[in-house]
Amino acid sequence: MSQPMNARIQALPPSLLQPRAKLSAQRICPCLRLQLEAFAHSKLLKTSLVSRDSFGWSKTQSVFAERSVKHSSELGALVTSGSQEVPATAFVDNDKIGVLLLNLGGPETLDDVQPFLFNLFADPDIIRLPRLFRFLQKPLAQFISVVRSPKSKEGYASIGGGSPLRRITDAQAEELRKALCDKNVPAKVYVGMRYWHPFTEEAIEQIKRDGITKLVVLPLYPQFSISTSGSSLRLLENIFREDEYLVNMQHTVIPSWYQREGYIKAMADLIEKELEKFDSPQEVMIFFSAHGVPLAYVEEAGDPYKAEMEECVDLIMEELERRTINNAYTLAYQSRVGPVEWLKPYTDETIIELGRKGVKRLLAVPISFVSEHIETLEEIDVEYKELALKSGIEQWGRVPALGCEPTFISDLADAVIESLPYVGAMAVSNLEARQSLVPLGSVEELLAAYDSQRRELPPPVVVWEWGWTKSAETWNGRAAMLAVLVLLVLEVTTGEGFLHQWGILPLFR
Ligand SMILES: C=CC1=C(C)c2cc3[nH]c(cc4nc(cc5[nH]c(cc1n2)c(C)c5CCC(=O)O)C(CCC(=O)O)=C4C)c(C)c3C=C
Ligand SMILES: [Fe+2]
Repeated sequence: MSQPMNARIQALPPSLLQPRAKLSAQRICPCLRLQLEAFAHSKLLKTSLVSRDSFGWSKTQSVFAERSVKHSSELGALVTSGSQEVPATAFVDNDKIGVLLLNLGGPETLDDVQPFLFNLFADPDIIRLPRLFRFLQKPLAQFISVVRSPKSKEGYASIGGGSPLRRITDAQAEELRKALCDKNVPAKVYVGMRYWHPFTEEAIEQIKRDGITKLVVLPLYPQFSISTSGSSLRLLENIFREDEYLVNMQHTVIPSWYQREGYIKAMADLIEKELEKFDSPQEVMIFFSAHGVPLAYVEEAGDPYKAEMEECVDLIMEELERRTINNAYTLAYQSRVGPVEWLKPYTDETIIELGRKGVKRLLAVPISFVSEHIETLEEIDVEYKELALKSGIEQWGRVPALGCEPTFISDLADAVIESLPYVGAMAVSNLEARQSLVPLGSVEELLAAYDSQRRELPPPVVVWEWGWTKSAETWNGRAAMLAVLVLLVLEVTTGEGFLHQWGILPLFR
């Protein structure tokens, strides 16, 4: 797959290689009424477009490249977004632009915790059951959510009784709307959560009511994972497929954006600022802590998450080195759930190991999510800090999540603007501007690219283990096992219950 960059560029249609005239954003009128040439022809690009084939993200790009690619024959005009030149070909009359921010969602009150967990575990991208057992998805989700909710409630109670995610995501949406407006791209920005309000379905209803004609879908996860952006996009795909309005609405997706210069710089800014608070900043170990995923996602399903995470850390460190900050650093994975193997090294084990090796100053950098949430406010700030201090770390710091940090929001706005010419077209990326490469494609194409075979994965959460095992949920698990047995006995003796509802038990009569 891997070829020299020049060979790859030469394989592109000549129109994409021509020098382009620059048109400043000011010359694009606010309502985007640019009469530019419409998409002219389709071509099949059979080439690998990126140089880093070893990364899963690159794999996604390569798949895009092999698909039907529409592009303008004459890209005569460009808009400026940040330092990038963006072809403005797709800006046409009377378009109403929408940006849909996809996020996880979180319980707003303690009463929301169990139903929120139910929605999470009912997601087939979180617990992927073998085909034969799919009918058990919801009963299983109900069961796990009930068993887990006391522990989760404790966590949410300790951060004020609910997740701050909705408030922060709404604020990010508003700041993004303003940033787009300042860059002469008026757009409506919507928030669609996967597991809690405002649900993606609610956002889509509003998008329809508002008569949006062009939609940019932007998951708020810098790195792509099957379990996060992938799950949200799969849901979106299902919604689109069943809706006449949406089937005809042009859209594009920005599946991941960890490699964008603005994001990397914003992260480096936060780290630099936090380092200055230490006694001897140059002696601080920079400790990137990413949310984990079960190992099988990466090794069996081809999730690009780990590769993207490692590349993201490298890019941030390169940026810091350019600022003559040459601290030691490491990456570990946190928040594993259940006893299956997750991405390693684990954050808790790494902290203990670093303490043992004599590291005295640690700066934790949450890297997989751009808002404060339970895993920064409780797990990092309380649990890991305590563990670090117990393990011999003397000075502890934590970089805040990006939230509404202006450089970051401005960069997200640039990503949206750069994607606009590709709305409605299967798109290759902005090849000439490697640094701002945004992989783009339709929802269906994207999902086909990363997960076409939809392999079965072992569930990240083992529901129960027979016998008396040691795990955080042991006692809850024992109670639940007992409950299941009681339910089975009741079902058999009374002839009523979910197994009868599903038509399973009468078979054994
Ligand atoms: C990039 C970020 C995330 C990945 C990857 C991810 C995978 C993943 N998560 C679970 C299980 C749970 N996640 C929970 C909360 C939660 N998860 C993320 C992000 C990622 N998850 C966030 C930001 C949050 C917090 C939201 C908030 O309310 O603040 C929870 C609930 C909390 C708890 O009980 O610990 C669970 C459970 C799995 C199984 C998984 C990969 C398969
Ligand atoms: Fe999670």
